[in-house]
Amino acid sequence: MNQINIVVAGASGKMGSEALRMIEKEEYLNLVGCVDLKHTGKKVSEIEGLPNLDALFYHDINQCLEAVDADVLIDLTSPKVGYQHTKAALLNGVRPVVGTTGFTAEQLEELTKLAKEKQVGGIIAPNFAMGAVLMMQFSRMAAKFFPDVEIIEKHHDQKVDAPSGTAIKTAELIQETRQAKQQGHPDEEELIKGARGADFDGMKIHSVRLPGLVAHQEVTFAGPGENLTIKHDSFHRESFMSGIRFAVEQVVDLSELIYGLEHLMLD
Ligand SMILES: NC(=O)C1=CN([C@@H]2O[C@H](COP(=O)(O)OP(=O)(O)OC[C@H]3O[C@@H](n4cnc5c(N)ncnc54)[C@H](OP(=O)(O)O)[C@@H]3O)[C@@H](O)[C@H]2O)C=CC1
Ligand SMILES: O=C(O)C1=N[C@H](C(=O)O)C[C@H](O)C1
Repeated sequence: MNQINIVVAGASGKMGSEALRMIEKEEYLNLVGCVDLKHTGKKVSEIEGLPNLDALFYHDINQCLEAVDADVLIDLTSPKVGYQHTKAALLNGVRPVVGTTGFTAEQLEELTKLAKEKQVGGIIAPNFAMGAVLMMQFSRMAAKFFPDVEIIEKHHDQKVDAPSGTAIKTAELIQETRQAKQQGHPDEEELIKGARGADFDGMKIHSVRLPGLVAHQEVTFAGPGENLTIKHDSFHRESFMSGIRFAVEQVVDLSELIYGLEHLMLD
């Protein structure tokens, strides 16, 4: 495998620091820079809890991409920042691998168009855990037979976006096979606003936020006299790393932007 030069944005965050540990283990992955607002000018190895790597922290994505020779940007930041970073990467001919969630449909469309114009490959995946990708695909299959479905996602209480990117992607995949249906009683009335959850094409999404959780989702289908529940749990952020590594390996050969790891795992 050829060397791949990587920049990580959000490198001292919960996911970013896990990504650095993954990069450290692979000889063919070479960390050339990090972006965050707190550690400008410091080496990764100088920051407590981060691996023993020499790459420097930069304050701004454009400064960083000018200073280093990067092939791939891994972005694990926040919705607004991640969108700007992905755009900057594409404009600089650097391939984005984006785990950051909370992008709008318009932003995804714009980034896809930009990648096409620039002929730069990229991957935006709301969930890099292999099991979660399969859970979404199994839900897509089940929805063909069970149009009654509710999605319950549960995350740690530091998460800023709701519903989760995974829940939105699951609903989009279900929509591809489910016969459109407004679920529940037609006269249903919420006595407390939000009691029935968020509505996506007539199905409901419920978001739970509690300390101690990592990332968990149940997709529960029902028909007369039966119930099918498809469930995935990430107990540790290491669960996302094999998917990120796989995406980094694949993205160097792409010339378009892909939304969802299933396109590389299963197509
Ligand atoms: N696709 C997937 O498989 C997964 C995706 N995620 C997503 O990844 C993202 C990050 O999650 P998580 O690690 O838990 O969040 P954290 O809050 O732990 O980390 C986010 C990091 O981004 C940094 N950051 C904020 N603003 C900037 C900026 N302007 N430039 C550079 N860095 C910045 C933060 O720094 P500071 O602390 O200084 O603000 C922080 O270090 C979220 O969108 C989450 O939904 C999470 C898990 C799996
Ligand atoms: O913020 C998180 O933690 C996670 N975010 C992603 C999402 O919004 O779906 C992926 C995973 O669920 C963890």
